[in-house]
Amino acid sequence: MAVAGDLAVAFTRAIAGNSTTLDSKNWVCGAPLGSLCNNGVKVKRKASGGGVRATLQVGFEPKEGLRKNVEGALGFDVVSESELREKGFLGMSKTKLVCTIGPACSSMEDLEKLALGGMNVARLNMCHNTRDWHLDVIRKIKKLNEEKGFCVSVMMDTEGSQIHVVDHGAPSSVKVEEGSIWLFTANKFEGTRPRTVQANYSGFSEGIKVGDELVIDGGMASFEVIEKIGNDLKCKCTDPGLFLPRAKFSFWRDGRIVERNYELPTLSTKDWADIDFGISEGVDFISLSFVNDSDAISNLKDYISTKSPKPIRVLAKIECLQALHKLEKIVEASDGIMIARGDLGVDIPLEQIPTVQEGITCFCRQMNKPVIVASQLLESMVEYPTPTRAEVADVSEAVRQYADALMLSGESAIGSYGQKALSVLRMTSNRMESWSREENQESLPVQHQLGVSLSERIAEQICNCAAEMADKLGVDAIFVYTKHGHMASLLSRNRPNSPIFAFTDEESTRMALTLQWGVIPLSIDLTDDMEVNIAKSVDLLKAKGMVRQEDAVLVVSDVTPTCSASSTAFQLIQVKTIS
Ligand SMILES: Nc1ncnc2c1ncn2[C@@H]1O[C@H](COP(=O)(O)OP(=O)(O)O)[C@@H](O)[C@H]1O
Ligand SMILES: C=C(OP(=O)(O)O)C(=O)O
Ligand SMILES: [K+]
Ligand SMILES: [Mg+2]
Repeated sequence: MAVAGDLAVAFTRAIAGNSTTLDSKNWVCGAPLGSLCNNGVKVKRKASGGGVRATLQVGFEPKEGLRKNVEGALGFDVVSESELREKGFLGMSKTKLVCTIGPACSSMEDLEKLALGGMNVARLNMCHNTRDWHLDVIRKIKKLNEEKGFCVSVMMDTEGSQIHVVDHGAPSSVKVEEGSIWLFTANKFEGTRPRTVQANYSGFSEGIKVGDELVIDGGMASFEVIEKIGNDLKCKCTDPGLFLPRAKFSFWRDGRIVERNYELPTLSTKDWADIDFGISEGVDFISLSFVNDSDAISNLKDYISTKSPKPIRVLAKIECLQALHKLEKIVEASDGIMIARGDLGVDIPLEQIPTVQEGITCFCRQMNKPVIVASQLLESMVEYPTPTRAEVADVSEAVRQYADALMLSGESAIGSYGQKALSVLRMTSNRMESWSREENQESLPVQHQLGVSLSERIAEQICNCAAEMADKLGVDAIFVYTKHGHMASLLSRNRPNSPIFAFTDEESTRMALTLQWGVIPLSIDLTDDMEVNIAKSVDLLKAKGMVRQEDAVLVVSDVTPTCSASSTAFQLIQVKTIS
């Protein structure tokens, strides 16, 4: 999303810092953000010594009386608010958490517990359950947001046309013995037949030859194709294991996957009906399963822009080989990415998942698109009340890679320990966030240039410099005033140390920002006068006891040009002391 002619303006503002070296009411013109940073300007605050970072622990005294007066004027979600009170600015969580909602967590009480536990996005997987069931969950989440002050967005995940599914007919897993002979068929039959599995698509064996390898669920069991009978495949088990219901499969030849182009649309008739349902219920995100090129994304975005009264962000799930081939175009076309490691691990060798994950995560950040790392993060917690050490390491690694969000699937949808799994995600990510912060103290990444037009490039540079400046000054928070969330995401992309408070008067922007690393979306009425906006938000936060006089915040805006749009050659930094 471009900043559409808005002249981006950056201000830095130290709120009544006694020993600040920055002058009050000092406007610096001529794009000096970088030079100011390079001169090592530091805001020295509080007498604890040990440098800026050491002085940033802020404790809050809740001011209940004042809070009540301003409630409603500032949409600050209850979870971020209490986190700020408890842990201070630097202790606020950065990595966002997505929970798949299923039968184990769909009651009002359980949803509320997940929201309190830090769920930022509730995911509804349309592969399962009825539309009415999903409707009930969406309404419960909206009710919780409205009545209890949460800010949980809703993501609808399409079923998609997945052909890699076979069924052995039994409700639970079936053992596959070494050397046993199995028949894979697309013919439909009732009940179960010994050692016979049904493929859900008649063309499943097209292009497959005798000698090819058939791998179940990325390695649950393997077979060699020994005979082709019409469309059916007779296979001999070469690697014994388990067959789960609705197992996925892939074919391999000479150590590589056999790539086939199935003539199946990314969006089926059922998916379109689900999308209409999602639009009418006002979901915030739609994630598309089995995307194989960017057209499906563009088509859906066009459809949404004509059919939906509000913007809905479209995410592409990367879960097949074709998506990896067209990654650049897909990322460019979409509003965000989910690395759906479950199905991806059926299409590529498992040992490639970690590097592919890191590559996609890094690329998404370059392209300024939020990225979710999904599937099996804490899989053992579907059954057990504690994660494996390896799972904790996997979560930590995704956080270290600076993914925007982590996702729970079965852990929350059907697991017995969903809330606990969420708290493991929260604690593990918080730990890695503070560790990375210390590790990266002086090194900010060089950002890949995104924008083409001058105004886009200015917005980008302002955000890069503002983030650098915020880190070097050791400010408590970054405030950004944003219509569509663009400047907020450009700031987030730099992964600054301080939380990014994104003030917006667009509800859809607020709900979309729930997925962006380090961004705390707040709703507030914005005016054309930035001074008014800043004063109002600071007053509201002060009244809530959320900012104090000594706190320093850096302010960035894409709302209103403070100087004329023609004078794009300079920006403003406002360094100001508020009494
Ligand atoms: N809305 C739902 N209703 C019933 N079960 C669900 C629902 N959503 C998810 N599940 C269950 O949780 C499991 C994990 O969810 P998810 O990872 O989204 O799906 P899948 O396993 O199909 O990829 C599913 O296999 C399914 O058993
Ligand atoms: C998240 C995934 O997709 P789904 O759960 O819809 O299969 C996945 O495959 O990892
Ligand atoms: K799905
Ligand atoms: Mg999948």
